Amino acid sequence: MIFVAIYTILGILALIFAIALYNLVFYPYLRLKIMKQKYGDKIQVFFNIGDGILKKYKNDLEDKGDSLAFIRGMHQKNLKAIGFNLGAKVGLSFVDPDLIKQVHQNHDSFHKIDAAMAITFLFGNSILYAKGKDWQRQRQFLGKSFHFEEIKNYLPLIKEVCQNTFQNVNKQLALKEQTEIQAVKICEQITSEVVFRVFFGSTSQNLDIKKEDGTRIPIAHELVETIMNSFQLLQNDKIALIKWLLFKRNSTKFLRTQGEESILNRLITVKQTCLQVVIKRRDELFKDPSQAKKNFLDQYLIDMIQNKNSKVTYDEIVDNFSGLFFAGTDTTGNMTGVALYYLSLYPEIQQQAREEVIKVLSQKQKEKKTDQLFNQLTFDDLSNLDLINSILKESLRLVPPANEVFPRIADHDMKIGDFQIEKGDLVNTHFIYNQSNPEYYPNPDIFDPYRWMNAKDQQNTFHFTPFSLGPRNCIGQHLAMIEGKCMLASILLQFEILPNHSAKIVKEVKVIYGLKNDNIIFFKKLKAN
Ligand code: HEM
Repeated sequence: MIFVAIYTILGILALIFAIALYNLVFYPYLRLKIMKQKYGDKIQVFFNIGDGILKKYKNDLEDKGDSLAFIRGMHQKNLKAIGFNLGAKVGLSFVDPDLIKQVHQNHDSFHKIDAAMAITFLFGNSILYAKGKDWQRQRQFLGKSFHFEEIKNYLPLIKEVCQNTFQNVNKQLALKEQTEIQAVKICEQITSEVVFRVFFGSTSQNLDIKKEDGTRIPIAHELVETIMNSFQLLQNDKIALIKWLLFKRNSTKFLRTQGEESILNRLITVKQTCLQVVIKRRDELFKDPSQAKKNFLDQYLIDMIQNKNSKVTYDEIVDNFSGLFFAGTDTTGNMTGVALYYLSLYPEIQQQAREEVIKVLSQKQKEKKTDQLFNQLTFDDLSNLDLINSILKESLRLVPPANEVFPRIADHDMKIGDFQIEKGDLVNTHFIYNQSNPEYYPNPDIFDPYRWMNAKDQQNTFHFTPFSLGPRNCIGQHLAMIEGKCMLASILLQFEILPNHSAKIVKEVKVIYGLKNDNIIFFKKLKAN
């Protein structure tokens, strides 16, 4: 009897082992091998048990200081796609511009993968994860607030946030000649406050939450921390990782580990705190809708109150706040932080950019002092900052914060070009491949903003896609560029940007792609003119 039990248990274990072996090793290995045989030099494949292509990222980060070094060095005449695995899933990441276009035109044939707990918990009802008619409705609604004409109204707010943030740097510079700056962090302080105020109409300092240890922190900080901690949990808590691999967004619904429990509680607190603000404002606007202002929250609530067919829900409002905060803060902060890093390395370009800002702004009032010019910056001035615009574009080309789109899962079998995709396969598109292709960008590793000014109409829009493309391209791209230009203009008018030669430059894919070490520059007060 006892032998029967032992053999049964061994049999079950062997079966589980065989299924795991098939799914994690044989299936992805064979699919990728067949792909290589079928598509030849049109594809490069990367197989690794478990981590899959992420292992390549890790190796390149350790060996070359850049998670994506292998993609920068991969260019071959016929290459159209990268085949890879991620655990048991097999995927195709397209690099050919025409195939990239096809994927984005067929956006409704895919759904986005469930990422770490915080992502799906916080953004599940937002535009980022919406599909089909729900996405169309949300895009149309948010599209009104992101329209160029609407965004113009946020310029005074962006300028004010820039000035307040750099006031602290000026205080430090009153005591010493130069000060070390965390380039990305200082820009993120600005971009996070801007998204917060654009959405809620009030400063993030007014909205804080109580942590487990009794301290209070601004909700914006807690949002960023929980997202980071949620990714770290998957690296450090093996049980949470296995549950997530098997059950994705349902994995936290049962047998929670301590780490999962703690992050989940924090996420619930963040959402509840936002919801309380939304409900309070709804009550105010319900009494007097004429009080509505031009921020996103009021636009949502007015639709709920005045449009009897409104489909807006409270979950949608709260999740879109977190979604826009996530999509708009680190990305724009990194773009501008990277631009500051390159400006520190190229003092001549820095000086030309400064002269451009001074020229454009002093056309109106010649006698103003340089450090006061920023107050006069208008929306029309921004479109005359040609070199500043090119500096931001060149930074996005070299270090695109979104180096690829969020991976999608195919909803049905389909063909993209010659490539057969099966239902359930992963699909995404890699931007950095084309943006570092010497065929389109001679000397691709060199920071050369003038390439954008000299070759106005030569750029194929599918070779430069930091904001993605097609119907699901970045809805916040104009806001991002306005913020970037304002930050650079403000900095160039006040400070000299110097390189920190002792800082190690490492480019890492974390939640986004960017500079790992941030203490990369110094600011020195510009001599008053
Ligand atoms: C330099 C800054 C930025 C970059 C590089 C960037 C890049 C991108 C990319 C590549 C996508 C497509 C993602 C995908 O399909 O998987 C995207 C989508 C999106 N971005 Fe941005 N973004 C930036 C700034 C912003 C800002 C400031 C906001 C808003 C405050 C924003 C809001 C969004 C939203 C809501 C989507 C989803 C659109 C949809 O699915 O219809 N982004 N962004």
